[in-house]
Amino acid sequence: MIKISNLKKYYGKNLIINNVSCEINKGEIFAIVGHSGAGKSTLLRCINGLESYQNGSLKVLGREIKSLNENGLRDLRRDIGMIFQHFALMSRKTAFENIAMPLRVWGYDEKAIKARVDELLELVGLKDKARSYPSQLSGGQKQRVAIARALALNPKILLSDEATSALDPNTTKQILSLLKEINEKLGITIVLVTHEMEVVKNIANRAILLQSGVITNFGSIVELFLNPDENMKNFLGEDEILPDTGVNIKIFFPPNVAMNSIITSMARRLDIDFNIVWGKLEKLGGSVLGSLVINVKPKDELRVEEFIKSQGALYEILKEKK
Ligand SMILES: Nc1ncnc2c1ncn2[C@@H]1O[C@H](COP(=O)(O)OP(=O)(O)OP(=O)(O)O)[C@@H](O)[C@H]1O
Repeated sequence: MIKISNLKKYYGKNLIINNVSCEINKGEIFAIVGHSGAGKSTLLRCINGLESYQNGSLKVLGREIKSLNENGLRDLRRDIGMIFQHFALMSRKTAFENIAMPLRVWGYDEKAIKARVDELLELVGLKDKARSYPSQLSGGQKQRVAIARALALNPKILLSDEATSALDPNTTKQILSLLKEINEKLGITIVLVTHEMEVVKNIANRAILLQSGVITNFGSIVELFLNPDENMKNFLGEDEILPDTGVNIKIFFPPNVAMNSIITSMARRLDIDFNIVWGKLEKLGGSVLGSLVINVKPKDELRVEEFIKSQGALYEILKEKK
């Protein structure tokens, strides 16, 4: 659906996107994460042709963005809807008229416009707000109008640039479940830029971590979060406080492995004492996964490792950061 190979983008002399390659598949929710200034929005704007690039290739629906002329870009953008952090609605137009805008630009007749906008208002749960102006809507409702507008022309791809960053946690959840519903119901591929980890964990299937324009991490959400490498840990700001005696073992529990039964049967079967340092449950891409750090005596380390392996769980020996 989107194929990016060795992409380089400069602003003046500054290299903003540095040799980025990745492929985004049809129907997936793909996240681009990273700190402010990492180049996330720039990459997103390259995908819909709002920005050009100097080297490499960026193909969307089989079309090389750089080689498209005005008409080519116009056609491409029909297939790509976009939503933004601050909604970008027209303040003098009602919700209905905001959603109708792309349809008017493409010359649909009044009857078709009315039918499509009504359908979209229903989809985003705003049937009763058709005549409201943006100033009369809450942040979540404004984003719903923006989502409906982005979907007006039945795009194949929806780009989301920090669409929930201006919303409170509850509203964020509602907008995320709407995006998930749209992805599942309509089969639209969603590419979202965010710095909010909850967003990624909740709805994305795969993600890249961008740091200074370079992809440092790439993979499924479970791979990235369950067993994070140093880059990912730094990004997540996870500083683990660990006991400085004994051996600290972090155990990862994939969805099909029950955390409680492993821990209790380990204590029983190996007849050892150990301490639980910390543990957490995470909802990743719809599954609940757990990680637990235990502290064992050095003499028990090998037996514990053998036991964890035999149970089909993954583990890592943690070292205290100096
Ligand atoms: N039009 C522009 N001209 C020159 N430099 C730019 C332009 N737009 C962005 N940049 C620079 O490119 C870098 C990446 O910006 P970008 O907005 O893509 O980052 P980001 O990861 O999306 O961060 P944020 O979440 O803060 O928007 C930044 O250093 C920024 O200053």
